[in-house]
Formats: sequence, structure tokens, C-alpha cells
Amino acid sequence: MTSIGIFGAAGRMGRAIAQAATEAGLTVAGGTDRDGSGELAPGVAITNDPLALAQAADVLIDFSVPAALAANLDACIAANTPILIGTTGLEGEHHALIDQAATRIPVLQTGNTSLGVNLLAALVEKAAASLGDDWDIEIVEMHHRHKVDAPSGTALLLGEAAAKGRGIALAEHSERGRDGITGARAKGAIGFAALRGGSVAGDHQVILATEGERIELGHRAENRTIFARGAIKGASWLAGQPVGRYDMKGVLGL
Ligand SMILES: NC(=O)C1=CN([C@@H]2O[C@H](COP(=O)(O)OP(=O)(O)OC[C@H]3O[C@@H](n4cnc5c(N)ncnc54)[C@H](OP(=O)(O)O)[C@@H]3O)[C@@H](O)[C@H]2O)C=CC1
Ligand SMILES: O=C(O)C1=N[C@H](C(=O)O)C[C@H](O)C1
Repeated sequence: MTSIGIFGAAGRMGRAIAQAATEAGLTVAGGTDRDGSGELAPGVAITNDPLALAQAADVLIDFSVPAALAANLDACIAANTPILIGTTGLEGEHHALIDQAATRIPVLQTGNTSLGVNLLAALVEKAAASLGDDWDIEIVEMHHRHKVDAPSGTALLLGEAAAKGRGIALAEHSERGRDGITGARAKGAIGFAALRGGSVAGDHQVILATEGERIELGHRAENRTIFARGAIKGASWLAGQPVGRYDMKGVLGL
């Protein structure tokens, strides 16, 4: 039976993942948190020792904070344990660390573990590939009031899909946080807008707009269970993969 370890175990997602693992019949080896105290379930300890957890589990799931990523990756490399990373707010330096780790162990990184969002990304890629750059692409997301990063990891994932479809680099064409006299929209830009409020689990909309018509493709998460179940499915799949970097497409057969 696969044994799962959870980095960020006491958080909203950490607890949802522990529950989904138990429902799927998997063992939860334990978890880490910033403080490293308490229990995830009766007899399942939360510590602040990523190496001990990586040694105790068959596969790790990280839904914590970007600042914890380097130590979590080091622990997984030292223990030779695969890791699924769902933490968002990652910068270029974090992706470089993930690329390095993926030369030593299996690593799956994704801004969204749900089937629906990953299918949406495939649809967005297809739409962007089919339409010229006289179609403006805008990505709007809304999340709960506690979310600390923007744009969401999912919005960036969808932006990457749109850029791939269009054959461009997202970093060179993204427009974030318009305010004041911004000037007219740059042709070929991919725009992002982030809303925060209440308890929204995760809403994403990709708008493709041209003169006289627009297409809207979207996804609404009604709760965190879809992310937690997707993380369990992804981690179970990853435990059987060779060294390398993966996303959810292989897991979901997309
Ligand atoms: N990929 C996906 O499908 C999804 C990704 N996410 C992402 O997952 C992440 C977590 O989200 P959520 O659970 O809502 O956030 P929470 O703030 O509820 O949980 C994050 C947890 O990480 C803990 N933490 C902080 N520092 C460390 C550390 N050094 N080691 C281990 N744990 C640490 C925090 O502890 P403390 O509170 O004490 O600081 C907290 O318990 C976010 O980046 C979010 O965007 C969320 C949903 C789906
Ligand atoms: O912080 C969240 O809650 C979520 N984060 C992920 C993101 O940044 O896209 C995934 C999901 O939308 C929920």
C-alpha cells in the first residue's frame, strides 16, 4: 500500500489531502508544518523534519509555501523519494530547483491537480492555436480571501497553454495588473486579472475576444476535494515513474 507524506500538512489543502488519501485506502506516513507540532490524524504526527518524513514515505505531496520548496526538494533527493508539488507562487528560481531535482528523482509540478482544469488547458491551447493574434486573450481568476499569491498557479498554467498554442513565450507577452493610464492593449498580449473574496475555492475564465465576437472557456471548483483527489491520483502515478519532470497530463491521459 502506498504511503504518502504531506509537506504543509496543517493547511487547508494538507488536511483535505490527508482525508482523500485515507478515503483512497492509502497510508498517511505523516506531515510537516512550519511549527512542527500536533497530529494530522490520531497517531499521525506533524513535525518540522522534511528528511525524516521523506525517508518514511513512498511519495511526498507538497502544498506548503514557496519558501519551503528548497528544503523539501533536498529532503526528497536525500531520501530518493518522488515528490508532487502543488504549491503555487513559484518564481523562476523555484522552477530551476525543480528542474535540477528532476534529474535525480521523479517530480510532478502543477498549478492545478483537477481533471477539469487540465482539460480546460488543452482546450485553451487548441483555441489559441486555431485563432490568430487579432484575438485578444485575457485570463480572469477569483479565489478566497486567504490566498496570498497572484495570479494563481492555475491562471499561469492556462496562460502557458495559450502561449504554447500561439507559439510564443508567455514571459514575453504577459500583461499583469493594469492600473491608471496603461495605453492601449498590446497586440498578442495575454492579460491576467485576479479577484479575491469570500470562500471561493477557485474560478478561472479564459476570454478570447476579437472585433464583434468572443469565446469564454472556464472552470469553477466548488470545493478543495477535486484538488486533493487529483493530488492523490498524481502521487500514486508518480511513485511508479522513472526520474524526470512531469505534469498532470500523463496522469490524466490528456
Ligand atoms: N496545485 C493545486 O491543485 C492547488 C494548489 N494550491 C496551493 O497550495 C498551497 C497551499 O494552499 P492552502 O492549503 O490553501 O494554504 P494554507 O496556508 O492553508 O497551508 C499552507 C501550509 O503550509 C505551512 N507551511 C509554512 N511554512 C512551511 C514549511 N517551512 N514547511 C512545511 N509547511 C509549511 C503553513 O503553516 P503556517 O500556517 O503555520 O505558516 C500552512 O499550514 C498554496 O500555494 C495554494 O495556492 C491550493 C489548492 C490546489
Ligand atoms: O490557493 C488556492 O486555494 C488555490 N490555488 C491554486 C492556484 O493558485 O491556482 C489552485 C486552486 O485554484 C486553488
